[in-house]
Amino acid sequence: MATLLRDTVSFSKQFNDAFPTIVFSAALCTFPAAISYLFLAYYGNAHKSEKPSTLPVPAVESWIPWIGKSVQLMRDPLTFIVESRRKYGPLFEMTTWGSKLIVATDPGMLMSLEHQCKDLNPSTSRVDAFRALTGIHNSERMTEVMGTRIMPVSSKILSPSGTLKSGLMETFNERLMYNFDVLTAELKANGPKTMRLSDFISYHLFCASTNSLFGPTFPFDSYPHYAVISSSIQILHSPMANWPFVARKARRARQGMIDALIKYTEDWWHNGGQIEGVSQLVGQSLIIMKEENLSIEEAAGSLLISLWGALFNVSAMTYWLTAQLLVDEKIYTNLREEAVDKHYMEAPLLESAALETLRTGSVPPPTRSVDADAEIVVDGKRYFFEKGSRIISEMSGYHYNPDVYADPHSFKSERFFDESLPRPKPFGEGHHFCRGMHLAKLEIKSFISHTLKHFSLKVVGSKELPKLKRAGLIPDVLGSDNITLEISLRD
Ligand code: HEM
Repeated sequence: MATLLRDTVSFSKQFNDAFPTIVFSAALCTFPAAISYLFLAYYGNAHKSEKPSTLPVPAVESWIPWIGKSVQLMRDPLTFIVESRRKYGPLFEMTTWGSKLIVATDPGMLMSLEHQCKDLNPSTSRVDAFRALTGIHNSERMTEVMGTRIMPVSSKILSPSGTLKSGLMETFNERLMYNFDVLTAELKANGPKTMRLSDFISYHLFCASTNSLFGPTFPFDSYPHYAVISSSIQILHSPMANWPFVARKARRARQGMIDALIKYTEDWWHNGGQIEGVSQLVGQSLIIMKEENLSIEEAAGSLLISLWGALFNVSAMTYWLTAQLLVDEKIYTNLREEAVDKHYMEAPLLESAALETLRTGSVPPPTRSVDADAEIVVDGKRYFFEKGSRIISEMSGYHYNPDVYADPHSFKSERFFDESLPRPKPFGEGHHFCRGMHLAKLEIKSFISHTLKHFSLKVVGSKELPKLKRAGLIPDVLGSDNITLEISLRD
């Protein structure tokens, strides 16, 4: 049916184009043909004004079939998106590995597409991502339960007022302080310590986030598994995930993490009662999973997905902000001074620097698949979206648009002192916008503020910002780390 519709649309367009020639020949032959010309000309025009013909989405030119510009997109999405947007406009299409990818680069576009078309589906890419992360092959059921039952609960708990009431930040900070006390004792005993910046950030954020979500009975010693998954996510997301020698370590770590989460849940799952200190978010999610008859493995997998969702982007953004302040003495000094006398929720420079981080940092773009041929209006033009295409909403074209943000490639910690400047949009939009955005911003700011209050940080060796690696379109910020940090106690 959909193909028939498309063929009909394309035939009617060809017919309209060729129409004058056809009718001119007929009119030469007979008078009735002239009558038919008048009739058809009227009908053709009336038809045209009733239903404007669709435009194809502007396509990125490439002379390599099947691969198209995939390599450029994967290697350096920022340059590719910014340049393509300049050349083709805010909506363009390209071929990647044989399939069509439509890139929407302006805020509001994904939301408008979703409002107009019910056949844009987030599930296909999620099912794949859930499978990669958990190793559970049949991840459709987990995806459905999370989307239909757990999401409404999360939306409520993670709303701005819900976040403040939830106690999530208190338990996050509690564990962060505990970890920093342990580190302080270690530095007092042994002097300064060197480590990779990503290890410092990832470990302490892991402990603080898991404590806030799962409570103190969470097996914090599972961190090494999380660290391996985090640094090999590109393998788990690729066909290499099934290659025994390449993926063995990553798959073991993934199973280790699932086993740890099963152990954490087991007693409650089989015997009921209470999990000590568990957040309302995780507590209610577990009750729903049980009601929906998920297995304990699926429940553990779903918890891992939630943890990943809550931690991955926060760690990446926190890394990016810390890296910026480590390579720029002025930002470091100013934020450090502010951290002493201002609470992280009321620190204007930290707020602005965090927004600048959200503008310049990379996030995996929201992805939708087009489940049926559709005609969708964008900026007053009606476009044809072919079934089977994928759409990504990639905000870097907007975040690096010099008409919106002057000198967009420079990291300016004070940029957002200008309140008239549009706020960055890394949290998605439409039906599936990020529910954790308020919590995320608080966590990033708390981490930076407490770190600067307690410790002195110094880069050992090169002060160059890392070149970002990617797993497909997923930025591997921590895996790209090239900064060695020397940490000591703040005088
Ligand atoms: C800087 C940190 C974060 C960034 C940049 C970020 C970004 C995003 C984006 C772009 C989406 C939309 C995905 C889509 O449309 O397919 C999303 C969805 C979501 N995020 Fe975040 N996120 C962050 C932190 C968090 C945190 C801390 C939590 C929870 C504790 C969270 C919970 C969620 C949830 C539940 C969704 C799914 C909404 C749905 O499917 O309806 N996020 N996030």
